Amino acid sequence: MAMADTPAMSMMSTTDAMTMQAEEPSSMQAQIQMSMSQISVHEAAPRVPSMSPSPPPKLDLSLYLVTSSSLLPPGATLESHVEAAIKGGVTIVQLREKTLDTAPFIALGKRIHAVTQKYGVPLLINDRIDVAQAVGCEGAHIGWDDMDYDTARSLLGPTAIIGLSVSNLTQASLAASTSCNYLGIGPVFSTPTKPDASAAMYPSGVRQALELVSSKRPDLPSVIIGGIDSTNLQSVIYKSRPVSGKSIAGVAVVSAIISSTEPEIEASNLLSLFKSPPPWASPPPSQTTVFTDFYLPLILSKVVTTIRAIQEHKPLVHHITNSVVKNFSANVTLAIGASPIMSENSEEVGDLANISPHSACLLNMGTSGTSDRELFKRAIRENNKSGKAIVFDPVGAGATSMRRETVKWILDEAGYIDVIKGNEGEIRTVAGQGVNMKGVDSADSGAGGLEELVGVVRNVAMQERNIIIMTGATDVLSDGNRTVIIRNGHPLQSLVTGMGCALGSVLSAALAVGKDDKLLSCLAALLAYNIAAERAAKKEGVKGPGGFMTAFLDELYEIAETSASGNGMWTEAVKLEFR
Ligand SMILES: Cc1ncc(COP(=O)(O)OP(=O)(O)O)c(N)n1
Ligand SMILES: Cc1ncsc1CCOP(=O)(O)O
Repeated sequence: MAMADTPAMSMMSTTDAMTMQAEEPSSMQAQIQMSMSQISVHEAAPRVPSMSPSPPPKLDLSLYLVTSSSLLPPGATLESHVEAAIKGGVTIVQLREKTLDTAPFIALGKRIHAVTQKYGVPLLINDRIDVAQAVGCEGAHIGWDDMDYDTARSLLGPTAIIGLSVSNLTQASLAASTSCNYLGIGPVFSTPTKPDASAAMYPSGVRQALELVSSKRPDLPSVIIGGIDSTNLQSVIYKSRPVSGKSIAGVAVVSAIISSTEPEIEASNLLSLFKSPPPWASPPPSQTTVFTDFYLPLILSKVVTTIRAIQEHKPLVHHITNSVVKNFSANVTLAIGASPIMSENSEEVGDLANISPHSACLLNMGTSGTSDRELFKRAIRENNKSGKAIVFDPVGAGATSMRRETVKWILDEAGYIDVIKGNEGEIRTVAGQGVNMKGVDSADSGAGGLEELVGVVRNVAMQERNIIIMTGATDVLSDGNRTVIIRNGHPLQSLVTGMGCALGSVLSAALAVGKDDKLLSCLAALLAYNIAAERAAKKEGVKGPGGFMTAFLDELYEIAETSASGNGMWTEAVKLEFR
């Protein structure tokens, strides 16, 4: 390829040379690279052809197009498609043509290289080092069935861009011990584009791989690949971000751009999704409340403000819930001052997610089967897109394998969930602890003690980057950083069917009006709900579950009404601990 070694370069070790390339290039390296390739800086979109050689670019992996001519729409040529995609914002291209023989592969490579060079975008060749050399392009991407990295590096030279595939933690560890320029981690999801791919890694697997790579080679950038499109890109990036360490440097796609009839628009949309924070992301921590005893008065005043905001905005709570609890959930939603709608019609989930600036969606797995997955997915994606909160109640999550698989599928594949609420068994199932529950009633054994439960809740919240609520005699609420233990509530709550499910309605209402601090909104909902229960149980004439149920609705209503008039006396009953 065009990147032949120079005497000066060949005196360096490959690792030294690659380290130089990853950092600020020296003038010597700049000269070498400029003479070897016509790549120029390619930061701004829309792209225009570069007129003169510029300094060598920093590797920009933001939007990585991998080709597959067989997926082009009828009438499209790969050259025009690649050019349109680059104009839309593609920052690096890989020619991946699995069925082409050597001569046509090289010929196509040269034509595509002429296009990419015009825009200063690097072109890599998939698998075939010989083709990369013949084309004279900027590098190659190799997998574990291809030529080994050291041989590829020695053939392509120290300045070539070489990427390695990573499909599991062993490969992540091995790849991070080379001096390769980037990793392609995937498949994130299974995809028809690569039927022979390894098992899907999902965002959780990507996160583990990133953590491992960061610990071994913090400078090594990674892209994700496999089943990524505009509907899942932001949730994958958000959920795969390691708790510590670097997040991904870019996304690689084949079909999302190659199969599109509008590659420029598609690329531009994908790049802007990659660069923007997702609509559900919380604002910077400075705007959130510090959760300590010292701040309790401030926290409680914000709690009252949240309940008041429900009265003010009357948010819509779209319930996809089980038939046993619909009526009670609707009454609870009305009592807190919000507006319930019960709909399992997948045709209208988009409209419902956009009907009002104040809305949220409650997904309750109570009586659903695998046939409801598409409805759940659509609801999650539509609400994700419009930045509306999703509360997920994995009812009976550990009871059957169907329920366990549905929970796993929702977390792995469906999109971003803002809040997961469940009892101990349900949250342990979400945590992957494989709990077997007989039915849907609370496990609440607290076998490992409260501190162990706190640890489970905090860890799941940290991994999922969301809010986890474990309900029981004591409730635990955490966003991974701030954790609250709530000791309010009454044992009669467990004797009324739907009492647990309808908490999801109040959580949704609070999240619909309080998006800037979701943990605080959840705390407001939990306190209003549990204090209403305590007050109802003390009401004269309440002898058991029947009287309790109606008294509870009245008390919830009264808490909402008094909060609306600015009276927060009801919060004097709080029993909270911060961790
Ligand atoms: C950016 C990127 N990441 C991963 C791959 C997969 O490469 P490989 O494992 O060699 O599989 P094939 O592409 O050869 O089917 C990739 N091509 N690009
Ligand atoms: C090449 C490759 N490597 C892992 S998945 C994959 C194909 C990705 O294709 P798509 O973006 O169409 O899912």
